[in-house]
Amino acid sequence: MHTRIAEIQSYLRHNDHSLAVRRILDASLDTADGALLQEAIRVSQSYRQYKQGELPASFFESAQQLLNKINTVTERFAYQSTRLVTARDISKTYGSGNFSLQPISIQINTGDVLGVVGENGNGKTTLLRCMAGQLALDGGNLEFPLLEHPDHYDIKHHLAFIPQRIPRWYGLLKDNLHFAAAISGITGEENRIMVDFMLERLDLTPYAHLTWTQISSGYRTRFEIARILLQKPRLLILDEPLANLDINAQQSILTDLRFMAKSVHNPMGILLSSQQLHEVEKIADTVLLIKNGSCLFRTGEQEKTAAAFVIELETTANREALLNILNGNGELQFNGGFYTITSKELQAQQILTKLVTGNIPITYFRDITHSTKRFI
Ligand SMILES: Nc1ncnc2c1ncn2[C@@H]1O[C@H](COP(=O)(O)OP(=O)(O)OP(=O)(O)O)[C@@H](O)[C@H]1O
Repeated sequence: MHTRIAEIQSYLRHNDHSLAVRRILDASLDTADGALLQEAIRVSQSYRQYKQGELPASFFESAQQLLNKINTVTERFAYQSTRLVTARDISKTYGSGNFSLQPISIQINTGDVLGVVGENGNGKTTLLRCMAGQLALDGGNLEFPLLEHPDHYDIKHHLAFIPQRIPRWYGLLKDNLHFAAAISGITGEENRIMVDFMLERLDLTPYAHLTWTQISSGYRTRFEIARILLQKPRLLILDEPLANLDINAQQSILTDLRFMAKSVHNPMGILLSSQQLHEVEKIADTVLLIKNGSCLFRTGEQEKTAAAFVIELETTANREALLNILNGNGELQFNGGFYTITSKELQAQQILTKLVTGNIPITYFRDITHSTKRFI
């Protein structure tokens, strides 16, 4: 059994049904077999139908049958990561002179997810718009090694930018997807199947016959992702895609984006900005922290590895109790919400053990030693 299929079977066994169905859709798309894709769409539709109640045995049978079929063509799952874009020391100062993006270098390959995090007004959108070719650079350059003649048209054709505010569309959601697919050359039966696939994949089927004004901003973001994916971009840039989503949707969209980046059907690079450090760090291959227009920290950077172990802690215990536990082996800071413990001697696991054995109630504990959170 191919590892990807075994993984989906494990999701099904452990009742991670939503994730299993999403991954079944992805796997069937990667087989490039229209019949398998339609079967996957039916499995997803039947899952949605029973979402509120108990899933019947027939759902698991059809899912398993489909997985067996997909498993016979798993050689189609192979793909090679290629270099997509290299930005060398790109910089930008706005005409008003009130903000400068300092020279930043970035490389994105197919399959990569690169997250840009930072507080409001620090230059995330400016960096993304420079990468998207929407702002003229003041310094540095962009290279697109995959494109033979990287002129403006070619770059625009292979690159998609989803802004923070989704532009309004007219008519029904579904019709707009049919149209987007058609202008990308997907016609006839394939157009119908691909739109049904996107509706299921992004959980949009119940909203298919609604208009812009009838759906929430979170579902508008999902629509925009579906519309853009039908165009098969090589590089997908999303500015604050999590801004309009609830906490569950944030995590599932991020997980989906990570899977989609590595899809065989359309492997792509993804660059996204967000203020949700933890969520982005969970799924991104690399995270850049932007502060005052400069890249302050990039995950994985050796030279900026923490000189001490750092953890965040939320507890009802008081400062004295915590200092007692640390016994001089760490510093304690309180920001009004949670404590930060910095220790040269104790690793996160050791601090946790001491807290537990000391009967300290813990409502939140996070090791941020290698996180961008250390710098905020
Ligand atoms: N077109 C523009 N002309 C002049 N200044 C601008 C322009 N666009 C943005 N700025 C300024 O550049 C700075 C960085 O803005 P940017 O939108 O890149 O930050 P951000 O990190 O994306 O913020 P947010 O999280 O609030 O979207 C801000 O001070 C902003 O006011």
